[in-house]
Amino acid sequence: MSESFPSKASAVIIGGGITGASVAYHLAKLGWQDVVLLERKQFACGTTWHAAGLIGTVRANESHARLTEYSMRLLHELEVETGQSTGFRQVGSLNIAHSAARWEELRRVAAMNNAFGVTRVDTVTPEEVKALFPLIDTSGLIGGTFVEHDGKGNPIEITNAFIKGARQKGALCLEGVRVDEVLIEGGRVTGVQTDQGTIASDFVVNCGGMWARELGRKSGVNIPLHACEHYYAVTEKHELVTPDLPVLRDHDKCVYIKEDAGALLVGAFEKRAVAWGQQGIPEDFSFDELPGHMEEQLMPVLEDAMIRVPMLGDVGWRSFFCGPESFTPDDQFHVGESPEVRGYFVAAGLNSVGIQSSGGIGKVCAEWMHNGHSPMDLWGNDIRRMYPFMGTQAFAAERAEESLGLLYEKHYPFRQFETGRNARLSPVHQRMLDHNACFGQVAGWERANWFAPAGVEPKYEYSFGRQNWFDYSASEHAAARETVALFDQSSFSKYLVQGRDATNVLQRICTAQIDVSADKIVYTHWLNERGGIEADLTVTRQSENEYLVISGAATTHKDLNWLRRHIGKDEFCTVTDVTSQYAVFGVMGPNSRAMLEPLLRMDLSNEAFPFGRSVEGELGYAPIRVTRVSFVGELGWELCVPTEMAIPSFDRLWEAGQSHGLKLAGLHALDSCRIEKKFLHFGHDVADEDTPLEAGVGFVCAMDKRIPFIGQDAIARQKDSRSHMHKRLVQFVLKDPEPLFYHHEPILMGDECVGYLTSGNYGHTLGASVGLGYVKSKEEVTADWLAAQRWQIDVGGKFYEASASLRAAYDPAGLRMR
Ligand SMILES: NCCCC(=O)O
Repeated sequence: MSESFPSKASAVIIGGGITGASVAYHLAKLGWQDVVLLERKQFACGTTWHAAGLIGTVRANESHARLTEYSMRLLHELEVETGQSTGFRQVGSLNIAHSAARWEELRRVAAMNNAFGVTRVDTVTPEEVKALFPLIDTSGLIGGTFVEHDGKGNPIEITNAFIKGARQKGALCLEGVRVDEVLIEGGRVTGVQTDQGTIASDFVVNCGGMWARELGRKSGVNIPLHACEHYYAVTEKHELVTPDLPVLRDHDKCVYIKEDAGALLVGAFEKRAVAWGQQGIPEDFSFDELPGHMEEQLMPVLEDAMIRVPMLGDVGWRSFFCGPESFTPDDQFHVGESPEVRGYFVAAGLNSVGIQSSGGIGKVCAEWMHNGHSPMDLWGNDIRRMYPFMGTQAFAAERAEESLGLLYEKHYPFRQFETGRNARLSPVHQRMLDHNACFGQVAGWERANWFAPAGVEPKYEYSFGRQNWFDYSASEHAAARETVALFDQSSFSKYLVQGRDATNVLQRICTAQIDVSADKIVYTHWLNERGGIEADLTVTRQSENEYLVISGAATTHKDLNWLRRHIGKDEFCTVTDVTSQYAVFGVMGPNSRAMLEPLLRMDLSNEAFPFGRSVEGELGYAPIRVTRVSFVGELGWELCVPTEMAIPSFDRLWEAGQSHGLKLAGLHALDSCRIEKKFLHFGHDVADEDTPLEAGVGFVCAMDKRIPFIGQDAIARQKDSRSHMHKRLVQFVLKDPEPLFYHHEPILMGDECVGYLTSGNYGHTLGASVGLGYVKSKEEVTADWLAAQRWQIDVGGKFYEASASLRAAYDPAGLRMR
């Protein structure tokens, strides 16, 4: 492509930081002609230029581990390919622990990453820490972890290498071009308007870094992120500082230390950061520093660092730096096509790990554009996981201040955000408060996770062991199993699908047969063409041309997007998000029938009201929908109640339940019950790289429908080849009642690691930790084969015996629900 200003492009990438440069490079590498990268000032001038350049491969999930490992490998390849140095040095990285909780976390993270099989994490003694990082004072240290192949690179040089590589492959990378507007017609990108002219294009990638949210907003695209002040200081050069010093992270003291041109660079992730750019990011910001709040934010971290690395107290300081970096509401970067505008992709919000993520995010964004889908399970980063309220200035800024600190905080199980709370409240929130609920947050919804007894403060006390609410939640679980429990499930996403062609549309999208009589709920999956699971939900036929679809709280925009994009141009079918129109109460347990029958004035016997039946009913004055279904594996009904009638309906239920042993139960109890039943959790146990056959729910696939479902060919092929028999979702139950599963614990068959848990919780009825995880094997994974092996689960480096089963350990035949 010539260097004159282009009139059209296959894709326009907005933002010439390291992320944009990587996207351009990867698109060009995929053979895209006429890729255009536009940078408003100079490449790398926003955030990239002042990044510390740490390259660490230890990650919280396998996809991220694979991507970071790719990024690192690419740094070597880029140098060879472009002749441009990346400054990459493989010096290793060291994390240290001086508290029992951090030590437990480091060991769990090491075990998890070793199970991913991407990087090797070794635990080391304080003496080994000293040998690796001689400048450290090891007093009070319990131990650490060391990753030999981690390192550091030069952010500007890496950006230049991407640009050079992209140009060599034909991309046009321009500096000094400002994008004023993304052009949209009929819900699709058609190009960009710049200060130098218009470029027509079907694809735009917003890699605008800290500008991305404001740029997105101009096109109605929601990209929640906000800039925060990030600090580091650099010492004078010192003879004891050698270039091969590993990167040191002391998370409890909020600090990282790396060698930087013969000096030490000391960076801070203080617990509560300061948001910056609240009035908007200045347009002319370029290679600028911020005045910051050095005394309050940086100095306390430096003082602690001087205790751990005493030479920092003696050496001179060359600079104290503050610069802006963008943080997202959940500390996860954003990637993927926006749900609002077709062809509008996002790759932004790198949460201070942009250099180590750059290769990976560029690759997945480019492949997503090229193939029309993500190349791996990236639901945790998919821009569709965001909600409009998260993009408000107030929320984005408040949450970013917490996100920065959370990077180095202990990642305790069940940890809840402290900021951005009370964004979305259940219609019966006040009743939950009155009953002493302790809330957690999903998709902004405040949800009762557990209930404290009267006189006990409903507040988490975090640890990696049994937390303060363990026994309370156990008794809620027991109520669901033995008497009756009420769960507020109002946060679940609900969509009304209506119209003459609604049945045909849903038949095509749903694996299950949904052309059923208008009194039935159907459990189904939505699959992609590859047979991977895009959604796990229920569909209730309400009338000939009307269906109520219910899925989890976190997936509203993903599901809506999937539904709407699969309605043909000529099909008459509308989709409405009715989440806020209904409260949902799950009344679950053996006493539910006796409790509800008089209240609903309905015959709820098995004959009159079998499992899967769903009809209209009445609860007091409220017209409601009554559905026999259960996510806890017990006799039970879900009641869908108009929002404005939720409180009186709840009060009637509560009163009626008193003589039946009714207890309010929270989401932690729900999860404990569902995992005992081996029910799936979308995003953890199943996602777009897993098929229903592998997950053990092949029954959701109706292969003989008049209208085949999306992914049916892939499922038919998998059935024929029996390849799913080599990857199966297995339930593990520990024999020792003490250790606790959370997620990602390695699965050992004999001495060999064959997978890891996708979800885990304590099964209070089974009396032990229960986990689900995929076992991949050369042999067919059958019940007999499982029974013939020795299974252990690695919990923080200790191995515990477990039973393994394809069927649920609790009520395998499902008799209690039916
Ligand atoms: N930008 C600093 C990276 C922090 C870390 O990797 O720990």
